[in-house]
This record gives sequence, structure tokens and C-alpha cells, in this order.
Amino acid sequence: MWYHRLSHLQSRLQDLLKGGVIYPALPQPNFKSLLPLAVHWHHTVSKSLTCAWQQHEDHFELKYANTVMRFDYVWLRDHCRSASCYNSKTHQRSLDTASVDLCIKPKNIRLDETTLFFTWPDGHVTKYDLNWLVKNSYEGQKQKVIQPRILWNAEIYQQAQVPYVDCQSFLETNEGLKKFLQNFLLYGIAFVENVPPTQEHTEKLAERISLIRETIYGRMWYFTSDFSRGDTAYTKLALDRHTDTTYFQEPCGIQVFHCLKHEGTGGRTLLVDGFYAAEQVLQKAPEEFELLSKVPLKHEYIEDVGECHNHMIGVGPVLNIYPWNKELYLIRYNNYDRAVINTVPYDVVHRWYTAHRTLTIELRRPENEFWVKLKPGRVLFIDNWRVLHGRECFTGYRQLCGCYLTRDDVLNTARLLGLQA
Ligand SMILES: C[N+](C)(C)CCCC[C@H](N)C(=O)O
Ligand SMILES: O=C(O)CCC(=O)C(=O)O
Ligand SMILES: [Fe+2]
Repeated sequence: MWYHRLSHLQSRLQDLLKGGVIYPALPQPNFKSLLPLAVHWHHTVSKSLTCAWQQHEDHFELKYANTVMRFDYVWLRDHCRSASCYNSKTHQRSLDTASVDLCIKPKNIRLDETTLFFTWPDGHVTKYDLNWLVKNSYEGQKQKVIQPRILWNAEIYQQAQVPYVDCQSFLETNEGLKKFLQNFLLYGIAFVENVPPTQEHTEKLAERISLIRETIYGRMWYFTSDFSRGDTAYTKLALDRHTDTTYFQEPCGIQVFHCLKHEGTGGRTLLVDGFYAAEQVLQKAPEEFELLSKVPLKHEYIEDVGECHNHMIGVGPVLNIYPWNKELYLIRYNNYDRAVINTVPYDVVHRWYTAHRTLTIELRRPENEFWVKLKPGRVLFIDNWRVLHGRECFTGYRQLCGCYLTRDDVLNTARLLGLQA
């Protein structure tokens, strides 16, 4: 038995080192026979849904609402929502988790139609609503996405005919704001129309949904091609598709662009859904997708122009996915700002370049490119964790203003309006 457990632990440790997903311990075939505990199923019919549970040596197993769930006993004790363990006014845990015996097991379990009752060795009783358990179990979460999205190429986006939201309804009505945020969450881009072309009005718009994220570029930025900063953005040159601030440990969540003036030619904005491209990589070459999600990279911003002296470094893979459901939540892609690769050995480097090429080919497919000419009055919000932007080279005088937003605060607003984010 000891050997059996050790080898099991070792294999989980190996999974961990490989960076693989850790699955909960499955009941071992020869495990059951060793157990002093009852291994038969206890059944109850609850409100038309059948429920069955079984107590195992190292976990509690529950079948309910077509889901088989496995819960660790410490987890169950830790998630007690009784008044002494949880403050439902502040939604904070009062229980000191460190006081829970890591070998804890219930001394009694009872079930009625909607609720499981656990009595712990010290007599404390925990009630779990069955639906709460389904919703909060690992097995339940594994099948759900955090953020529903519509992945797009140029045709899909254009066919969707996503309406622009009017400035007034955005600023003055919750419906306007909600409609805007819903589009933004689904597509990763959204426009507001009829905005007076000033920096102040652009700022008001930004403040309606979030806190502005102040960075080395300032709070609100306002730029022309005067090379006032040591970056190609401040020139008339074309910029290939990229995400911004890849050299921050947490890249800025949202980018706001408002073109206040352009007297000249060119300068169109390019938008590409990075998640659509990544999805193509996942379909065509899953091992390359995986590599892009595992190899850590550095991006760097080194500036030494005039009064501006900055040196920023951000570390993270190109694709960032949640380990439990493999959902993609952040793409870091900026070939200009990518730093020296020195975090992986040469053979991995080569495989990484191959994978990066596959992704780049997808990102560069003309059918994935959505081009727009920004003009005064039309403000563009870009999800900088998902949608890449670029620009065509231009002539003449061009003024762009905007800012970055903190992602947490945008999502906060969305959730408060009842959206899933
Ligand atoms: C001009 N503005 C402030 C918007 C951004 C400048 C950032 C440019 C940088 N290369 C990056 O991609 O992050
Ligand atoms: O000039 C533009 O349209 C965009 C430049 C850019 O990529 C940026 O400011 O982040
Ligand atoms: Fe940019």
C-alpha cells in the first residue's frame, strides 16, 4: 500500500514538473478493497434529480445533475458556509484554514432533497447545497468557459454587423453601456460613435467603464509622428500587427484609440483576432499551440530619448491559457519588442520558432485582417489581451489620443451590469 501511494504521488509530481494538468486521484482498482469505509452508494431522489454519494478513504464522491464530482475532505471543511466559518455580509472566510486537520474526515453524512449535511469530528455541521456543489466543483468548472467569445476573421466580423454605440447612450444609459460591453467582450473590439474629437471627451468615455491605467506614456496620451518618444509608434512608419506593452509583467488590458486629426494619406488601422489565429494553430498543430503556451519569453522596452529613460521587462509565454479548461485568455505578440530568448535550450528554441511561424502565418492571412480608418468622432476600444493592432504607413499630420484601461475594472463594470466576464 505504501509503495502504491508513493508511486502515485511521484507520478503526480512528474505531471506537475512537466507543467501538465493535474487530475484528481481516481479511485484505484485495488484501492477500494483496502478501505475500512463503506464503498456502497447512498441514494436519494431529490426534486426529480437523482443523487448518490460515496465516501472514499481520500475523497468524497457525488453524482448529481449528470455530473460525477470528487471532493477533497479538507476542501469540504474549508468551504463551509456556516455563520462561524464564513461572513456572508463581506463574502469573506472567517475560518482559519490552517486550523483544519489535513486528515479530517466527516463523522456523519446525511442527505435530503437539496442539501448534504456533514458532521465533523468536533461536532461542527456543514450544509452544502447540491447545486452549489455542482457549480463550484472542479468537474463543473472544467466544462465551462470563463469568457464566452465569438472568434472572427474579417468576414465573420463584418457579417455580424455589430452596431456602434452612440456616445450619448454610452455615457447616459446603462443599456447603452451594457450593449457596448457585451460587444466588446464577445469580439474584443468595439466602437463608440459621435464623440466630440477632444482628449477630454475621450477621457470621459474611458472613465465611464474603468479606471485609466497610467503608464510610462502618461494617463491620457496624445501623440503625433514627432518621435518625441523612443518608439516606432511615434513615427509615420507602418506597424505590423502586435499587442502593446508586452514588456509589462501584466500587459495593459484595453487600449483606447481616438484619431483627432489626419490631414494626409494612409494610416489605416489593422485589427486581427489573435484568438481566432491561435485556434487555427490548435486545430492544425496542437503540439505547437502547447509549446507557445509553455515557453516563457521576455519582452523589453529600452528608451533613451530626450528626457525619457525607461527599461521595462515582462516575462510570459505567447499564449496564456487556464490550466483547468485550456481556455486562452492572453496573447502576447510583439515581434518588435520581443527580447533575447535565453530562457530555454537551443532545441526548444528551434521548435518554438517553428510554432511561432505557424502562428504568424495564421495572423497574417489576408482574410483575417480587418482594416478601418479611424476618424474624429469614432472611438475604438481594443482588448489588448486578444486583438492585435497595426497601422499602415501614412503621410501628413496625424494626431491620435487615447489611453490604456485596467482590465480588472472593465470586467468589474461588465459583471455589475450582469454580463459574464
Ligand atoms: C503610443 N502608445 C502610447 C499608444 C503606445 C506606444 C507603445 C509602443 C510599444 N512598442 C508597444 O507596442 O507597447
Ligand atoms: O498609430 C497607430 O495607429 C497605432 C500605433 C500603435 O501601435 C500604438 O500606439 O500602440
Ligand atoms: Fe501598438
